[in-house]
Amino acid sequence: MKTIVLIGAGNMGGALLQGWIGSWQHEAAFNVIDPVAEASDRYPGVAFHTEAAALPAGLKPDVVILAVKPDKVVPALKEVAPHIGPATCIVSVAAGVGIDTIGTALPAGTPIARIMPNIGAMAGYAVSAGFAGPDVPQATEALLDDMFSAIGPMCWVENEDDLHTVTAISGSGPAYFFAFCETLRDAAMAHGLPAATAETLAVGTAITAGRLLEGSPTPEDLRHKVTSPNGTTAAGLAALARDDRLAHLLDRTVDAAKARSVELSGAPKT
Ligand SMILES: NC(=O)C1=CN([C@@H]2O[C@H](COP(=O)(O)OP(=O)(O)OC[C@H]3O[C@@H](n4cnc5c(N)ncnc54)[C@H](OP(=O)(O)O)[C@@H]3O)[C@@H](O)[C@H]2O)C=CC1
Ligand SMILES: O=C(O)[C@@H]1CCC=N1
Repeated sequence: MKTIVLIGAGNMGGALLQGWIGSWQHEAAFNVIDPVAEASDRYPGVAFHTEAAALPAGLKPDVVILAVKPDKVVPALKEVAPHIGPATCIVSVAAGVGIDTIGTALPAGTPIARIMPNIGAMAGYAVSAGFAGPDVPQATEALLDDMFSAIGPMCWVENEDDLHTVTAISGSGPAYFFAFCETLRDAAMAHGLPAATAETLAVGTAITAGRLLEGSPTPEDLRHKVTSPNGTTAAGLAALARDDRLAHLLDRTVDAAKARSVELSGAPKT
């Protein structure tokens, strides 16, 4: 049985906890620290604390997951410092903040990893990518892989800097799809459908696409199944792609999110 401390149970930390309950919880005992933490029937067996000082005396967890805002990562680590043993692995899911920065709050040699999950953990399906620092033993990396694989696809990147791209794609990505869905709904209304119908059709179509993607070979194959030669979809897609506007838009979107991640890391802009 592994001991896990989760610091921050807001949108992302709460989603991870929800994801792990039921899929991985039998492997671990969870302690959660959050200023507004409340024990909940939804999380049987999870111990909630409003501050790190309330953790059980002598607790040296296997893993500490940091799910606080980027500017709170170092302060939160200082609060939990008495509970960090030499084998405790620190895992940050915060955007931008690098292993070097996290290490400033820890004794030299502390294992540190960064993993970028996404909000899909709320529904038990988050895609994640991680980078393990040089002090993370293989067995610990395997443990983290197991934890995050329990709630969706998990991959590792070779270079820490690639986490800026990961964040811009899959960390922030759900919000792009939600924005697309909102815009499709608004377009339906602009074309005369009542608001409730527009919402049902736009949201329902997003779910259609997600469900098919889950079982499908590739997005291209699915697109071809919808697109009759010279039909309505072909006309719509041609407008979407004219002058490569969709590709340019997404390229700019990813650039902007990456640039913000770099800013959050405190690294000089390139
Ligand atoms: N939201 C998302 O989809 C994703 C977020 N992330 C990353 O996850 C991190 C958290 O984001 P998100 O969940 O959206 O933010 P939230 O503000 O929803 O959650 C952060 C939580 O941490 C609490 N907190 C603040 N300080 C401490 C502390 N010292 N000890 C314990 N808990 C504390 C906050 O309480 P209070 O509000 O009272 O300060 C809040 O409940 C960020 O670094 C973000 O980059 C990564 C991937 C996706
Ligand atoms: O918007 C953010 O900064 C965080 C990181 C990825 C998703 N949410």
